[in-house]
Amino acid sequence: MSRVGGSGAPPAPLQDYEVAGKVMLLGDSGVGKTCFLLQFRDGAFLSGTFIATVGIDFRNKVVAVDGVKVKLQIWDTAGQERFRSVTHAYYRDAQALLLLYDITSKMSFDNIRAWLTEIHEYAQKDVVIMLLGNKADVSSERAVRTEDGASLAREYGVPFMETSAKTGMNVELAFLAIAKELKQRALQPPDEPRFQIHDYIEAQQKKSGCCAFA
Ligand SMILES: Nc1nc2c(ncn2[C@@H]2O[C@H](COP(=O)(O)OP(=O)(O)OP(=O)(O)O)[C@@H](O)[C@H]2O)c(=O)[nH]1
Repeated sequence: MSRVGGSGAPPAPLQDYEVAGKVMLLGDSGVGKTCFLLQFRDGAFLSGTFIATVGIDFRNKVVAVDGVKVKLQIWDTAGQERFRSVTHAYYRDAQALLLLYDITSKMSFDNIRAWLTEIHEYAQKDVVIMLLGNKADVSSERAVRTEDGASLAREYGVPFMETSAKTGMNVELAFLAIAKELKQRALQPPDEPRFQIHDYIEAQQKKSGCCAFA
């Protein structure tokens, strides 16, 4: 995460943001990472043929958080095992990790513990992690109970939400919560109360009439 400019620094006309941070999307192949990113960036869902990501790719999006522009550089990683060594190299620079499983795939949920072990091995100690149960729109094929997602998240002390890259459910909220956390880390004076990502997600979900599991 970086703060752009600073007191006395000349304005940077090409950088239309004040805070920047790297966010990585992680999780098994097919859980919906690419769709999640495209839903956030373009508000679109590409249904149909599944084309697995090869290696790693990134997109930028600037979001306004309480009047501050935060640039999220979002890295979409390949979930397939054979690309893992490529993605490990990118963990160290990431300030935030969105870890996805597919609520219709028990295996993708069971693999979350292995993902968290990998994260603890390769990522920065203070990285922000969020657990997301994606494809919540396919409730007829649900294989992972919401309570089980929430309970795993509690065990690891990370915030949790169910999402849908198809309908857009909680997609923006996930990135906005990350942007708020990055903004507070970069700009907030130490004597002010800290932004609490768990509380924020819980409050937003209550507001929208949805489930709060943070
Ligand atoms: N119903 C539904 N389908 C989804 C959702 N998100 C993704 N999909 C579908 O799931 C399949 C895989 O989505 P991707 O976004 O390519 O998965 P990925 O995690 O990026 O996969 P890798 O690139 O191999 O790591 C595609 O057929 C998508 O259309 C969702 O929220 N709901």
